[in-house]
Amino acid sequence: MDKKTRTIAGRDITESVADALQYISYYHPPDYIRYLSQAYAREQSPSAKNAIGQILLNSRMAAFGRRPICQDTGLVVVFAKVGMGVRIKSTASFANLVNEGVRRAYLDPDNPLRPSIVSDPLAARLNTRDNTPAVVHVDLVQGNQIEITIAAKGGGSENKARFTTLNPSASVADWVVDTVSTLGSGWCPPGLISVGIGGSAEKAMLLAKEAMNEPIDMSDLIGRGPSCAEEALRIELYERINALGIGAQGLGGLTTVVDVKVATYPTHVASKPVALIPQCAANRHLKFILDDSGPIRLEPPDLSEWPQIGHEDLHATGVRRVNLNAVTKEETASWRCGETLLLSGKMLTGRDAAHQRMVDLIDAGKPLPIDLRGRVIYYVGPVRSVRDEVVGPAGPTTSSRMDGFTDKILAETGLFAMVGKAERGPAAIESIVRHKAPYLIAVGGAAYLISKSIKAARIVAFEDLGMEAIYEFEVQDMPVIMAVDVEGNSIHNSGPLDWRKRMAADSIARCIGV
Ligand SMILES: O=C(O)C[C@H](O)C(=O)O
Repeated sequence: MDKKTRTIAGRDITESVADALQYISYYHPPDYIRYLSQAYAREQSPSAKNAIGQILLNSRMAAFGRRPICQDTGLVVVFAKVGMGVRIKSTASFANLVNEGVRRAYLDPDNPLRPSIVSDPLAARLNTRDNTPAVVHVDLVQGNQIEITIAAKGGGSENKARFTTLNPSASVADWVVDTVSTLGSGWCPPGLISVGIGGSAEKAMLLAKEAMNEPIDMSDLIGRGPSCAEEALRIELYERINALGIGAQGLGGLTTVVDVKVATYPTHVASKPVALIPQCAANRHLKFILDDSGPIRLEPPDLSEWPQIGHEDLHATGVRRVNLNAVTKEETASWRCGETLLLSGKMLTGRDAAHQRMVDLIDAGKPLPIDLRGRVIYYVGPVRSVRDEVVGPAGPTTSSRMDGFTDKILAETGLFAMVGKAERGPAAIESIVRHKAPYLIAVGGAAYLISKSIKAARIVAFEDLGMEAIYEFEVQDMPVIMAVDVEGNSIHNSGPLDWRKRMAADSIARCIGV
């Protein structure tokens, strides 16, 4: 091994971080695309197949357009293994070298990414506007190079991270499967579940977070068979989680995870800490090595690996076209759970901060700056537009965060319908029934594709909220699926249940040779 001390310029770290973040914003890792394409070919649930198809088409469009896969361009997480034979030439701290790279990547004029970080999580929650700071973990290791794993982790999947300390004799597999069954689909499956076991509370979390960036290799593992307890657990979890029938976007289907990662570390005799972190369909990460030869040079992936799915493959039959400019309460009440709709016309947008403000205004007896009567609202925070774009990537955000505001908004404003991502909670479903205002979903992970159905966009309220401002979009054939109809039927309840039963029946049929 080459033992000489190496000097690595701080600017090479910054430049490499910036380049890597730009790269992963529009190129999915090829291994994920390979596994997702197999899932697409295998999927039998029409809605889940459609959702996977949208994610794959979106990925291809993002790669060619060099624009973000998802409007949530993530929280930057870095795992750096710094060789003890490395001297970093800089007066800045390692974290600040990384943060400067983050700043450059997110403010890149050719492909601006969405700044999603707020400086004070507790009170003001002001956007830092350049997506800094990153979360940086540094390990000092043997050697004379720096290995950096960088990820841009979406908020929806991060929100579903869970932790427990089990009794030493308790089953990790049972806890993980039970927990995944309660997560809903705000984490945007199909993705990965990563599990860290052992160490201390924070170590288990770090194990899970780091392991999710390892290459996807589940079919190889199943093919060669497990060689240790961790590998056996990976296979068990992969099979049991997919048997839950959650499916793409929680619509019910065969593939919920394309892989499961497990990492372990020695722990206290009395403890079994277990961390679970999901990785969403915007599975963005990259590992690179710096020596003293300058910043990284990244080659585009071989895009011929991306399947050629077209729009015509996605909405071949059975879609209902809706003119939002003339929609009536009778019409929205006739939409049925599971139907695919193509929306055209004007819709408003609004997510967390806008909902908070609207409800504060209602509570204070003040008028809203926009009239929601008879309108449809889309829960979205888009990426800034560039060049001839009307709007940047604009996929849905997790709707359950709006549940607490829903009843008041529906009762006080006369809103007709909502579009978002993933399931609604029981109280929101009750409000939907009471106010006869259905809920639709767009596909999380299809943000660039969705943005192409937006033909005009203008801010109509709360401009100071940046990407959380209220826009009016003019859409044409925006694809959505009816998720909760006015009778309270929810596809996120019925879909997974139905597919869980079908899969169980199928495996029983296989066992008895039918
Ligand atoms: O912030 C967003 O745009 C989406 C978020 O990642 C979510 O999945 O809810």
